[in-house]
Amino acid sequence: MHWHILGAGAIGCLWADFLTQAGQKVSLILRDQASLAQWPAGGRLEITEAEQPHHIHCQLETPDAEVPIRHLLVATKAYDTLSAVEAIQPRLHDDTEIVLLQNGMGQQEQLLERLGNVRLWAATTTAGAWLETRNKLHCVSRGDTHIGPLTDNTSALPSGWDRLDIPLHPGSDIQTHLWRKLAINCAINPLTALFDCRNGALLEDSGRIELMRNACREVEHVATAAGIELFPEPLEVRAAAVARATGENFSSMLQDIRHGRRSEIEQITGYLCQQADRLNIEVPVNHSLLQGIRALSPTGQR
Ligand SMILES: NC(=O)C1=CN([C@@H]2O[C@H](COP(=O)(O)OP(=O)(O)OC[C@H]3O[C@@H](n4cnc5c(N)ncnc54)[C@H](OP(=O)(O)O)[C@@H]3O)[C@@H](O)[C@H]2O)C=CC1
Ligand SMILES: CC(C)(CO)C(=O)C(=O)O
Repeated sequence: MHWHILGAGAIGCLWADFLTQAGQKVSLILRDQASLAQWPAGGRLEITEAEQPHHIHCQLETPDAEVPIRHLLVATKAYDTLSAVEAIQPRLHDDTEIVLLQNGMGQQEQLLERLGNVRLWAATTTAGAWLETRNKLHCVSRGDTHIGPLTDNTSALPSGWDRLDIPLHPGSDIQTHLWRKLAINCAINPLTALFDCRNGALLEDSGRIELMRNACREVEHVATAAGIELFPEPLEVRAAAVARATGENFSSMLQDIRHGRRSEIEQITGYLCQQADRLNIEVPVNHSLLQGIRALSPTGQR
């Protein structure tokens, strides 16, 4: 199988490694010639995991290459999904397999609307990875990855994914897993970005705990109305456990805000607020968090 990966960031490179180790051929689709020039010739990707370095080689290409795409993994940030896929759309076929592996929600439905009847999966992961340079990847954790089909007549797993050496959980309830990740991100990410604190510091102050609790209750209310069962325990309990377990981390949203980058707030809290509006549910705390992060975000980037 030949997998094309759109979005050669931390997660795209991590999956390039997983797929290569599973015997798949991998091509990374880079944004443009300028991005291509930043990679060493031969597409060498260096990976360090548990202090053990190894390397792989990927084919490198830009969106305008002419090779047809039969298996596509999209690992851009959620907000880049539509524009990135549009740029390679002429290379897709009716039977192309497409996997979206991202945080946030909304982009999955938007892509379905745009592409119509395709073979589409969504996946969500608790893996952790970061790039030291364009082609130097650190895998912090393989985490757990849930994947499920978004379209009819789509098998449980995309081709070749049964050979991935990672904790991979196929299932027909991917919407629940996307909501669970969304709920945890709603509970932790905007608060850490607004208070400019590590995840664990959310639990060190009664005011922050109260805000997190109120945000969680709103999220639960919306999820329940949308027919989603989040966790067996209340979201505030699960979110506190995640904040504790990742206590030393700076959330992805805080890192984006600190570096002046666009964050995924619109696909996280923004999506939650849209669903609340649709279901006529008031979510004042989450609306405030959304406005707060918008105010901190680079202007014009929504
Ligand atoms: N990193 C992690 O540990 C985890 C990340 N996630 C989620 O995974 C997703 C990806 O995250 P991550 O890998 O960290 O993000 P990165 O920002 O590291 O990677 C995104 C990549 O997409 C590329 N890209 C954007 N638009 C295009 C385009 N039009 N054509 C080609 N490439 C494009 C970017 O290129 P350029 O650099 O040129 O902008 C960048 O290389 C996010 O939704 C994130 O929330 C989930 C769990 C853990
Ligand atoms: C769970 C959490 C909050 C861990 O940092 C995360 O997913 C993120 O930072 O985006």
